[in-house]
Amino acid sequence: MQDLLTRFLFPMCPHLSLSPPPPATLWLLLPVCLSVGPPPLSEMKEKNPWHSPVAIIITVIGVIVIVALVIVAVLQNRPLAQKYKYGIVLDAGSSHTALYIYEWPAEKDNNTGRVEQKHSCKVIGPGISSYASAPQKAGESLKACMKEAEQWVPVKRHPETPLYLGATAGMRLLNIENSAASDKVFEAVGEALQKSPFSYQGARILSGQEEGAFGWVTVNYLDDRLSQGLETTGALDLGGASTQISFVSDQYDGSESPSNAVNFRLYGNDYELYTHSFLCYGKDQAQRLKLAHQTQSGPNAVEDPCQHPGYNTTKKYSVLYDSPCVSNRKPQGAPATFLHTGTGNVKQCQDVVKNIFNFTDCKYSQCSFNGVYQPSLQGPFGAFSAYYFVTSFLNLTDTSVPLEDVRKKLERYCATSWSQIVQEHPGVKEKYLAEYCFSGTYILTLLTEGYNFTSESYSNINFIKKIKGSDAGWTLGYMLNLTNMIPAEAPDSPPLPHAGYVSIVSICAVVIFILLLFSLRPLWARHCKKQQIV
Ligand SMILES: Nc1ccn([C@@H]2O[C@H](COP(=O)(O)OP(=O)(O)OP(=O)(O)O)[C@@H](O)[C@H]2O)c(=O)n1
Ligand SMILES: [Ca+2]
Repeated sequence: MQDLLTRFLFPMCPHLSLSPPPPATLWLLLPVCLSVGPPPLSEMKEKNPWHSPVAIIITVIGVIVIVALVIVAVLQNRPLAQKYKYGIVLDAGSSHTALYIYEWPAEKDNNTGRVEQKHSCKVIGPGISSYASAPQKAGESLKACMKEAEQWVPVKRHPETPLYLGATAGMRLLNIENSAASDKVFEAVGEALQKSPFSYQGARILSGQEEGAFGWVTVNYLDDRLSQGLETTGALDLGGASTQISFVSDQYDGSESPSNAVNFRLYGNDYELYTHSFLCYGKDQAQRLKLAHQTQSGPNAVEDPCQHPGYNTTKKYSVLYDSPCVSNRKPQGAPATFLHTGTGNVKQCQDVVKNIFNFTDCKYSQCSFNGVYQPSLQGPFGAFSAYYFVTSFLNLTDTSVPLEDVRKKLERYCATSWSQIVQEHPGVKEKYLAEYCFSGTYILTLLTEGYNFTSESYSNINFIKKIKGSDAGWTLGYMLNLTNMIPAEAPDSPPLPHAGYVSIVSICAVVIFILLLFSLRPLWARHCKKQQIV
């Protein structure tokens, strides 16, 4: 365009300069040039073209329009101080409680994949279900993390920040065992949370179905699979007291075993999710199931292939059987304690672990275990919580390693003496250390024999802790659901981003301004001629 101006317009006004001015100046000189035209040589010295009123008016208007457009474009595109909203979820698990703070841009409540985990806080002490005999302490245990949350959420957002507590399998078991005790724990927890400055929305036990389904929502939301309508990822959650499997399978429409179906309409897509939660098959309760089975044969001592050689501990029957998962199996006239020793043999450990599953009864076309229907596995899976803790400790998160090699690695680990294991991992809690051989074996058995992952489909599993900085787990999905943050229909979005819109409007205005000047060209030419004649 500048080239055009220099070639066609500027020669019309040779009186302004001996050589064409630089392009930037050309724009500003244009109206002046056009308004006065080339004066007769005789007048060249007397008449200053800048003094023509038409030239001045057009120049001023032109400059004002361009400056105004630039100011509008700059102001509109200036990075605004972003405002955020917050939500807090307490995950009251069987083994521990964790607090998660989520954050999202205030104006994007209803938009895609923008909620992120800002902070998490691990509550010191056991899960709230362990406070059945001293419920007050359950409330007190949460105080430190609640104080931390007050620091992380800006004070002016405190009253509008929703605070939820969801309890899982530990409280499910306590509720089965002693519902009055479970109510008291909730009362104490509710009292403590009501004192916080946040908008407390209540505490409740999630059903196993909700736990599985919200874990699936979290994983797929964080991966932007829901908003983009991509193939979804299945979710595998292994807790202390229960374990969940959730995935979408073309084979499953909810007609066979409807109790496993959860339907979602998210961002305009329908999902028929298969989900199942196995109560008592979290890794702590599974360990109890296994020990309960082992103590049936000889109640005084258990020689355990799932413990390292040299492991030798006296355990209390009252502790082992203090769970509805095993309480009906307590041997008659059992002594107070039993000796738990290790032999470190994975193959035998696998056989013992298999005893806690029923792989034979199935009234459906196909089952996972314990007579539970499961359609054929489909797509990739994200495996989190204890799946990740255990596999990352054992260096087994790489699922491209053949399953046979994984088993061999675990075999070597389990056969290592207990004293060497303790010596090699001074920073790891002994309670955890003592269980990794069992947990590794349990995870492989659950995945392959339980859920029917094969040597091929094993590589579809991704052991994960976080996705884009947010923990994988049910809490985010739970909050997104309760705050209606995932719309059923895809949100309408403007065809152009804001910056693009402003730029296009500005360019159009400048072009119109130039075209206007061009259209006035004959007028100015005539004006020029007239002046020459005069
Ligand atoms: N570094 C860690 C942390 C936890 N664990 C184990 O992982 C299991 C807990 O997993 P988690 O997902 O925290 O379970 P909860 O949420 O407490 O239990 P649930 O979901 O069944 O209520 C427990 O057996 C715990 O001992 C582990 O082996 N290593
Ligand atoms: Ca959990």
